[in-house]
Amino acid sequence: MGKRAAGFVLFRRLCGEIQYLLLKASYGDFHWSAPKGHVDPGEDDFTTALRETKEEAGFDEKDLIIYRDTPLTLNYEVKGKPKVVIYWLAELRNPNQEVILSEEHTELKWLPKDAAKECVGFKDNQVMIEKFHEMILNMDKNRTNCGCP
Ligand SMILES: Nc1ncnc2c1ncn2[C@@H]1O[C@H](COP(=O)(O)OP(=O)(O)OP(=O)(O)OP(=O)(O)OP(=O)(O)OC[C@H]2O[C@@H](n3cnc4c(N)ncnc43)[C@H](O)[C@@H]2O)[C@@H](O)[C@H]1O
Repeated sequence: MGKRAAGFVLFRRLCGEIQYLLLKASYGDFHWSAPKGHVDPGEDDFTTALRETKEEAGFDEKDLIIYRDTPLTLNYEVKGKPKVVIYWLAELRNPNQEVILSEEHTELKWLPKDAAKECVGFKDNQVMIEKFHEMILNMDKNRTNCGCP
């Protein structure tokens, strides 16, 4: 049986810049990733994403604007076994809200898109960040073009 995990690609807008949150693992190869974690038995993916984001970054659902209809999935192998990770896009409502790290991570970074892609390293993760970024830009464009006063 493969592993299943879920989380959020979290972004904030600070000084006109879109920045993505990445956390550095305190174990293994000390890789960087968005907040996410293992789906517990009987738990649905979205509940896992919320729980892990609270555990790993300190954010509650009310702290986030969540784009629930457009999750993206990564599939890769860890130690020879398939792993599926479902990510939702979410914006931090208060860009100055502090991240509270758990023991699972030692560092955090808020990075603009290209630096975030470089930091995660894995091609599929880079493609995901690019797709989410496009979504944000498109939503911003639609908001500007809505004809509202
Ligand atoms: N390896 C470990 N050693 C010791 N304790 C551990 C551990 N992993 C978790 N724990 C501990 O287990 C407990 C439960 O954690 P919990 O968070 O509940 O469960 P988990 O499934 O271990 O959580 P994650 O999915 O976040 O784990 P991960 O960071 O290993 O996964 P990732 O896929 O990023 O990364 C897994 C591997 O895949 C690689 N990888 C990441 N993304 C990709 C990708 N897109 N393509 C290919 N490889 C990738 C990473 O570099 C890494 O090597 C915690 O206390 C935690 O500290």
